[in-house]
Amino acid sequence: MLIIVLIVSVVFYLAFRKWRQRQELPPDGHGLIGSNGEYWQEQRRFALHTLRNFGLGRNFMEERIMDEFELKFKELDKLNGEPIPVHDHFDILVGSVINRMLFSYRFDEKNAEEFYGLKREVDKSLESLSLVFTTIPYFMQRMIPYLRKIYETQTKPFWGVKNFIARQVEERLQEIQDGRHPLGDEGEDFCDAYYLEMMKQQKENPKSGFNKESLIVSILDLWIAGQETTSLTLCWALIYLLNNPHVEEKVRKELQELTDGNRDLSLTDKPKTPYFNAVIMETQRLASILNTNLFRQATDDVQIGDYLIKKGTPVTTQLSIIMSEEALFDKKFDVRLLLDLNPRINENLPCEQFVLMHQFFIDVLQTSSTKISHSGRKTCVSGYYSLKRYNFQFNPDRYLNGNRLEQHVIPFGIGKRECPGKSLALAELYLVDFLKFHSFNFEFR
Ligand code: HEM
Repeated sequence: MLIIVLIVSVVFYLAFRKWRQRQELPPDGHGLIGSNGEYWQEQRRFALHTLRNFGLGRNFMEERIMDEFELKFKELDKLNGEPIPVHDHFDILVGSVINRMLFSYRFDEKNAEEFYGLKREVDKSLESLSLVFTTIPYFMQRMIPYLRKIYETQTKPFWGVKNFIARQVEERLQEIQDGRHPLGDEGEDFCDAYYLEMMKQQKENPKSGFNKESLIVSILDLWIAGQETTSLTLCWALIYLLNNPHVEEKVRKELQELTDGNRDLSLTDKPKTPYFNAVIMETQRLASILNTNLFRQATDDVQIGDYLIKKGTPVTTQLSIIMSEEALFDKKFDVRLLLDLNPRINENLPCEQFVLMHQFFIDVLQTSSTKISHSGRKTCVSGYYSLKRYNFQFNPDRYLNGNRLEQHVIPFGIGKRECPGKSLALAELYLVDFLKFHSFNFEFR
């Protein structure tokens, strides 16, 4: 089965209606990430509405983010400059923010170990992701014994997290039923809101996809998708700023002038912090956390140049290539470098462009993607190494010339399946990055 890696962003912009179908993922096409069709539409619409309602729409997300930072980073003061694994702090901070929105509770000293245990499970699961998992239809993976074995190994850690979520949902439903958890009109969190919608739909539309399994998988999707991505981007921001002291200096100056050093930043300050916004954008561009986007499927035959992409073909965009186009950004990713680095590359693939992309794709999957995307501290080391190796320039000023370059920075994807957690993630990046520099001086050890 041919994997097409789309490289021309224009094509993607023009045709994204045809790519909104996701390559189906376990568990059984439920939830938000691996579902399709009307089911996906109703689940996504509900999730977006509820994220707004319990999140940024009501401003208390801002308070919660600040609050979590205070709680998670305050003990650092006591360390007197001792080195710390900063990634762990970002992990639990981001984990608590999302968990409060989903289940109204945070991770603290009492349950931190449980959180890190789950986090390790997720890391294991994501690190073992491979092309087999993302491109071969899910039903085939379960039917063919060889593939089933790979499938089972890859998904095993993932079921542990699903069980954790399912336990919490069961407990909550029990509490609602025996009156220990009163719901009111809207409930307190995503789980409550989903339960209320489920009850409503079961009366009005018994065939709707709002049921307990969908509740569990939707929460699972938000829990998993909302954590490592954000926490890792925070880590990257730190790495880039530590490597670019002149940028750090400019950020501090901009923020100091705005707040006079005696108040916190608020999301409403965004229009007044153009340089800081540009730093976050440049961080996301270069960190390129999901450097190959989640797989979709062509919903129709599509002609791109000389190539006919048949309906049903798994398709992905190489987001990192789009975000480093030579015509727009100063440093082109040099594929020949990879040719030198990776002797296993097959040079006899069907067309020149595809060969180049395929080479890049293989390299990314084999050397950096899994490590860069998913696994804690080793991530930063490998990411830092790639950064040096490819010599990309961290240059936030590039966005300040009125050239609308930001339109080409698409770390959250675009189109119908664009990341629904974008606003929450951007709020976390803005506020936590500010607090980091407002409260501490960091250095590499
Ligand atoms: C820096 C942080 C983040 C990045 C870079 C990121 C990136 C992405 C990307 C590239 C996609 C695929 C979009 C596409 O197919 O075009 C995606 C999907 C998704 N993201 Fe995020 N994300 C982040 C944070 C979050 C957060 C905080 C949440 C939850 C609150 C979240 C929930 C999801 C979900 C549920 C999907 C699947 C949407 C669907 O298929 O309809 N993400 N994300």
